[in-house]
Amino acid sequence: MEKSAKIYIAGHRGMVGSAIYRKLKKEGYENLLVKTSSELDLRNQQAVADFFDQEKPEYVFLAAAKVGGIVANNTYRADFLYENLAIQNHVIHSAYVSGVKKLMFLGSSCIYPKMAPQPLKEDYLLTGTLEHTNEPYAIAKIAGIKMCDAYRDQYGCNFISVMPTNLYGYNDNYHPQNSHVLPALIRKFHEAKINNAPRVEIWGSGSPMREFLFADDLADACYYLMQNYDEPNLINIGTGHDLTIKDLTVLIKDILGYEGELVFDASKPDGTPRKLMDVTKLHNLGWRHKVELPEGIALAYEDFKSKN
Ligand SMILES: NC(=O)c1ccc[n+]([C@@H]2O[C@H](COP(=O)([O-])OP(=O)(O)OC[C@H]3O[C@@H](n4cnc5c(N)ncnc54)[C@H](OP(=O)(O)O)[C@@H]3O)[C@@H](O)[C@H]2O)c1
Ligand SMILES: C[C@@H]1O[C@H](OP(=O)(O)OP(=O)(O)OC[C@H]2O[C@@H](n3cnc4c(=O)[nH]c(N)nc43)[C@H](O)[C@@H]2O)[C@@H](O)[C@H](O)[C@@H]1O
Repeated sequence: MEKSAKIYIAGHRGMVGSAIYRKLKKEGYENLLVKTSSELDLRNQQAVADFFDQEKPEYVFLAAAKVGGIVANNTYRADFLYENLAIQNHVIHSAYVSGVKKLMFLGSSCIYPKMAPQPLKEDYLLTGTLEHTNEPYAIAKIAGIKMCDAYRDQYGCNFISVMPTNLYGYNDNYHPQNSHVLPALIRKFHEAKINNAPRVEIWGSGSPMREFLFADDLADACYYLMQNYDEPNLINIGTGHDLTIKDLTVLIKDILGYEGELVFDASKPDGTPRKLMDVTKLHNLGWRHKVELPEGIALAYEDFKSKN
C-alpha cells in the first residue's frame, strides 16, 4: 500500500475501524476516506455503488458491521443476518466493479463450528453445526468469506478475509445488554464500585473459555496482513491464549478494585464452550500480539472512565 494510496475504512468510528484509522495515520497515510453510517448507509446498494464510482478507493478495510455480544446476537437475529449480508454484499461487489486493488473483510471466530476441536484451525470452517446464539451473524460472515474467494476465483480480485478472536479496547461498546463480556464487566464492576453494590451479576455459568485481543493489536495485524497476505481462504488473528469467563471476571474485578461478591445467572446463555484460535499461520507470517490482557484491560478502563 503506497503512502499516497486512497484507502476507505468502512466503520471508522467503531472500535476496530477507529484502531485501523489510528494505525494508518501513524504509518503516514493521509488519503483516508471515511463516512459515518448517516452519511453513507452501507445497507443502501445504490448509495454504495455511487460512492465507489465517485471516490474510486484503491484499498478497502471492511470493518463496518452490525456487532454485539451474545444476547444482542440472539435477540436481533434477523437484523444481524440481514444488515451484515447487505453491508458486505454492497461493499464487496462495488469494490470489484470500481477496480479496488485490495480489500480486507473482517469476520469473527464464531464462524467455526460450536464443537470444533481446539485450537481452531482455519480449515475447520464448514465442518459442523454453528452455535445457535450467533448463527445468523456467523452465516453472514461465512457468506462474506466465500464472497471474497468467489470474486478472487471468477474476477481475479485480491480480496482477503481475516478472522479476529474476541476483541476489546478503545471505543468499545459498553451497553449493559448489547455489549460483549469484557466491556460489560468493566461497566458492571465500575458501577458496583461507585455505588457500593454488594454483588455483581455474571451471565451464564462462568465456565466458557474465551480469547481476547486488544483492538490496537488487531489493527496492527490488519495493516501487516494488508501488506503481506494475498491468499484465498481465511486467516485467524488472536493471541493463542484463553481463559474462563470466571477467571476473566476475577481479573477485571481485581484491576478495578471491586471487593463485593459474584453471582452467576444461569438464565443467561453460555454460548460456545470454547473458541481458541490456532494462530500458527499468522505467527509463521511473522506477526504476534503485543498487549497482554491485564495491560489491555487497564487501558480500556481508562478509556471507559474518560467517557463516562
Ligand atoms: N468486537 C469484537 O469483539 C469483534 C470480534 C471479532 C470480529 N469483529 C469484527 O470487527 C468488525 C468491527 O467490529 P467493531 O467491534 O469495531 O464494531 P463497532 O464498534 O460496533 O463498529 C461498527 C461500525 O460499523 C458501522 N456501521 C454499522 N452499520 C452500518 C451501516 N448500515 N452503514 C455504515 N456503517 C455501518 C458503524 O458506523 P457509525 O459509527 O458511523 O454508525 C460502526 O462504526 C466487524 O466486522 C466485526 O465482525 C469484532
Ligand atoms: C466476538 C463475538 O462474540 C460473541 O459471542 P460470545 O463470545 O459468546 O459473546 P460475549 O457476549 O462476549 O459473551 C461471552 C461469554 O461471557 C458471558 N458473560 C458473562 N457476563 C456477561 C455480561 O455481562 N455480558 C456479556 N455480553 N456476556 C457475559 C456470556 O454468557 C458468554 O458465556 C458473538 O455473539 C458474536 O457473534 C461475536 O463472534
